[in-house]
Amino acid sequence: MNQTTIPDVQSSHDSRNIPINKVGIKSIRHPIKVAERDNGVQHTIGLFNMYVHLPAHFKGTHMSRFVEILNQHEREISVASFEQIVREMVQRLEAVSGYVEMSFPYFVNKTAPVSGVQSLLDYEVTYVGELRDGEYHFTMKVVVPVTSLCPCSKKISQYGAHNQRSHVTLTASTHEHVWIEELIDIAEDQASCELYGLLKRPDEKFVTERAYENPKFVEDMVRDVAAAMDRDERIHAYVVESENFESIHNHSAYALIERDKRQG
Ligand SMILES: Nc1nc2c(ncn2[C@@H]2O[C@H](COP(=O)(O)OP(=O)(O)OP(=O)(O)O)[C@@H](O)[C@H]2O)c(=O)[nH]1
Repeated sequence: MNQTTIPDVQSSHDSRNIPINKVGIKSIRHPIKVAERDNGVQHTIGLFNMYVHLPAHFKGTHMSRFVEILNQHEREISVASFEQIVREMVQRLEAVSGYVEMSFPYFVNKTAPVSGVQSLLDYEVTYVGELRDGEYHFTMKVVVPVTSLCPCSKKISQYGAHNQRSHVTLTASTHEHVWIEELIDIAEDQASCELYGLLKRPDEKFVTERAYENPKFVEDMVRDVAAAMDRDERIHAYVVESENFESIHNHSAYALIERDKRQG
């Protein structure tokens, strides 16, 4: 059977009269390059979800075209080419709207606070690009692991204070470029203490004391991060979450603040 005689079932008519909000491919890995704030470029692996809207009369979408689009970009994926991918996908799939999600581990070289030793720390980053009614919307999400130390525990205890690792998740809708590192800085600046891949003993003393001097409830964390997001005019909407993996419980403390500045 040659290409012209193979039936194209996907393009046939569907009589159920039900449009599909999102259809496409999920969890496909592809090598990518991400631009770093200091002019470097990082090679990493993106996990993609790519969807388009499918009108009621079509039976199926053209799944192979999603993969073709990824492969045509030769790994050059940046915030700018990400938008291009979303636009290209909508056009090639002849759709009215489209959604691309790309998650990847991103590494930042950190310097320990006293010894100055350097080490990489990984962050989970997600880009979401959506094209709706011809308008492009971009959202970036970064999960920033930090230390949180409980102010109540510090106040009431004769010794020590319970502290734990927390995940601060920042989701920012932006209309101007914001570096991944800038969102990471916002979360780390507000935490009891930031994390490092490698610490020597003088650093360990420093981070222990820094967290003790800077206690935060889960509520303090999301409020302080939200206030910093409010001050950044490039961000027009955001969600801030914090999950503290409590060391005195087998459950987490959690808080979320959501704000769309365009709605006051
Ligand atoms: N729509 C749809 N396609 C599927 C499904 N399962 C597998 N396929 C895909 O069907 C694809 C082939 O169909 P198309 O992408 O339409 O391929 P084509 O018709 O040769 O390519 P075009 O001419 O670009 O449309 C393969 O990539 C399969 O992955 C499904 O549940 N729905």
